[in-house]
Amino acid sequence: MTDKVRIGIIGAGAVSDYHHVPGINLDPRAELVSICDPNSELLAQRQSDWGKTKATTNFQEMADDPDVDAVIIATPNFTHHEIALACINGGKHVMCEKPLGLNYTESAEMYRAARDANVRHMTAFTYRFAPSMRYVKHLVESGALGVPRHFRSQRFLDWPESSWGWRQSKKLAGAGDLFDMTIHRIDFAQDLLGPIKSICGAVAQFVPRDKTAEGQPCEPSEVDDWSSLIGQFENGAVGVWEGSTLMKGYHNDGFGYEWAEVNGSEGSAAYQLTDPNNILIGKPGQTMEKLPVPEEYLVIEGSPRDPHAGVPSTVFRYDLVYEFVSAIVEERDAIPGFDHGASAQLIADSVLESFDKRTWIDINCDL
Ligand SMILES: NC(=O)C1=CN([C@@H]2O[C@H](COP(=O)(O)OP(=O)(O)OC[C@H]3O[C@@H](n4cnc5c(N)ncnc54)[C@H](OP(=O)(O)O)[C@@H]3O)[C@@H](O)[C@H]2O)C=CC1
Ligand SMILES: O=C1CO[C@H](CO)[C@@H](O)[C@@H]1O
Repeated sequence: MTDKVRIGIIGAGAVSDYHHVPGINLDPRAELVSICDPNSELLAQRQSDWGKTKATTNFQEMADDPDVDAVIIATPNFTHHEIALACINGGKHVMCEKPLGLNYTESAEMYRAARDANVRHMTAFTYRFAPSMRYVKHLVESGALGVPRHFRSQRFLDWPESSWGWRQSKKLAGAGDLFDMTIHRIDFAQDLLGPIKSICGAVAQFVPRDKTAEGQPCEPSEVDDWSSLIGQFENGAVGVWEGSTLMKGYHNDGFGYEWAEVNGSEGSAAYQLTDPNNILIGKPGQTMEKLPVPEEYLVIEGSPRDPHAGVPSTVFRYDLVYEFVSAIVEERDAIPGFDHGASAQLIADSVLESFDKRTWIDINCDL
């Protein structure tokens, strides 16, 4: 490795532009050196937007490239497994978007391959990096909320009813809202309260989504528009999760409405995506009070990001790259790793199994 971590991006679409490239640009230890996408026109556009780099339409070329130290996989879900294994085989450190695979079997294989090859691995569970989420975690761990009893997550967006592209194909996406949105919330719930031991889930499809945004007919959706679960954590707490992108009136500049809370024996704490630099705290017998998140929780340790610059609901996402690069430079595990991605995936898979069988499912994560 040279003095900079040389990063390649595979999948030059929306999330690379929104999260990962700004994250790389902010980190003086990192450099974007190569990009990969099947669409040559997009590659040319990105080279003009992101700066001159190598470019390829074949991920294997990047996996084999000795001038790339680490890759970020930001492609449609069905490609994550194959691309990650190729990059791990090529000795690259890998950050991969969520859901890690199309199912737990794929995700567990990705984790074991990365672990055995001794490369750094990270799942891009973005919302762990929100300042108020990080502060809720501190409050739980410090005992300030007492014994945690209850977790609740609600993620509502008001997005169009038109086609969701690859996201509405079972083969390409695995599932709908469940794998796209709720899986993040399964992850941060486990980060806050520890492993989930049993769940009962349900999903629903509200609309056919058989027209593109431009009004052209297309294949109808095969996936859920709403996903939900209730669960029991190993520590005795219980949880309830619900999400959908078709909740009218929850547009809020595209950020929707996100609320997650932990209720303990001594207090409650709530995170909101639309106000991530503040937190709601409740003490027994009192009304929830809004307080600023303390300065030291606004960015992850060492991050050069100015915590007061930019749109708060957006900019914390840049800290993902900082964590990935820190793990590489410091030769330690990145958090969240592929193990966290696989564990969340097992629970998401179990939601579908639970709904199919109309039963509770016990979780046995055998990584
Ligand atoms: N962590 C987070 O908060 C977020 C995570 N995501 C996740 O990121 C991933 C990508 O989502 P998003 O950016 O919205 O999707 P996009 O469709 O906008 O971008 C994906 C890009 O990957 C390209 N691609 C497809 N197959 C390959 C391949 N084999 N090799 C290289 N590139 C390929 C696509 O090309 P083409 O269109 O030609 O197929 C497209 O340009 C998903 O897994 C999604 O769940 C997304 C948003 C936020
Ligand atoms: O959190 C997220 C924001 O929206 C994206 C598009 O649906 C998701 O894929 C992503 O996980």
